[in-house]
Amino acid sequence: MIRIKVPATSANLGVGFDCMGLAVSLYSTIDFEQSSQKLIINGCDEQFQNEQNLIYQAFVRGCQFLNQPVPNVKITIDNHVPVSRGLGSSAVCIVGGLMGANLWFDSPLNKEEILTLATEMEGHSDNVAPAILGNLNVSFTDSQENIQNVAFKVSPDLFFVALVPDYQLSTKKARQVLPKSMDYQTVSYQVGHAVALSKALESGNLELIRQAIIDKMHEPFRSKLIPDYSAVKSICQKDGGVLYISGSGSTLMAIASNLNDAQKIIDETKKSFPNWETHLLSVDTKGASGDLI
Ligand SMILES: Nc1ncnc2c1ncn2[C@@H]1O[C@H](COP(=O)(O)OP(=O)(O)OP(=O)(O)O)[C@@H](O)[C@H]1O
Ligand SMILES: N[C@@H](CCO)C(=O)O
Repeated sequence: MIRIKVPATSANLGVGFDCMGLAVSLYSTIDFEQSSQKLIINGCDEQFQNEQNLIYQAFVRGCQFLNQPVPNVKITIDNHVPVSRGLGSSAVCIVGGLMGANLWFDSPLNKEEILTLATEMEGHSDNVAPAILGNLNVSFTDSQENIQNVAFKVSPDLFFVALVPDYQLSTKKARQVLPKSMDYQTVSYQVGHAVALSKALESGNLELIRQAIIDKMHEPFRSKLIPDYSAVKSICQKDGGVLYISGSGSTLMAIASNLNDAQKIIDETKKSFPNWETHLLSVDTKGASGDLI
């Protein structure tokens, strides 16, 4: 049996819209094994137990890319990444399916090739790059249509807290509210902030993160889709943390510079929103892995 383990990812980090993403220590595993039937899927909502399942679609894409017949397969998902909450559940599916197909046929593809295929499927690389490679990643498509990726190590002095609402927000819906263009002044603002943010995350300078993470490209529009955004931001700021919308939401990610503040943010959020999931996370430094078991 093949087992693929993929980390959750937090894309954008405020000012890095569609190009910056962080792998975090929350994982789903996906098992692939021979089956007598064309397709069996366990471990996900009934609505996803069919050939449209994103893991299976990525598995098929991987087989096709390798010019191999699609085998009969049983897929068993042990999912810990909440769906449509801004923690890269679709990237988990895509990376999991592609890596499953790769390992099924003895791993002819390296991680860079898997990243190219995964980006084609996801449409942007900010979740799939850290899901595959771990750490903080900044990536773009170059003039040859190749993905250029730069990895940054994030300071171990930072604590990440995922505050996961009890409501979904699909990426599709969250992209629909974005404006179609930006003026030069705003672009310049974003570029400066994004470059400064990557350095601040690397050095662990929370006060620089606090300034650099303030986004003008998507958060002002998407915060209106998350009814509790302002309340959670107040909690986080009171407890010394910094808050951003993880991916396209609805998860709000807090960054704290010590465990005490991180724990206070969790406790206060739980008090106001008892039905929310909260996760104290560290940075995943390895990315997705595959094993034959
Ligand atoms: N365990 C799963 N099984 C099957 N399909 C899944 C699973 N998890 C996610 N998906 C697919 O991914 C879609 C969610 O993707 P979407 O981009 O909206 O959210 P996300 O990836 O969780 O968030 P973000 O991209 O903002 O980090 C679901 O509608 C479904 O098609
Ligand atoms: N960069 C993407 C992440 C979600 O897939 C967005 O914000 O729409």
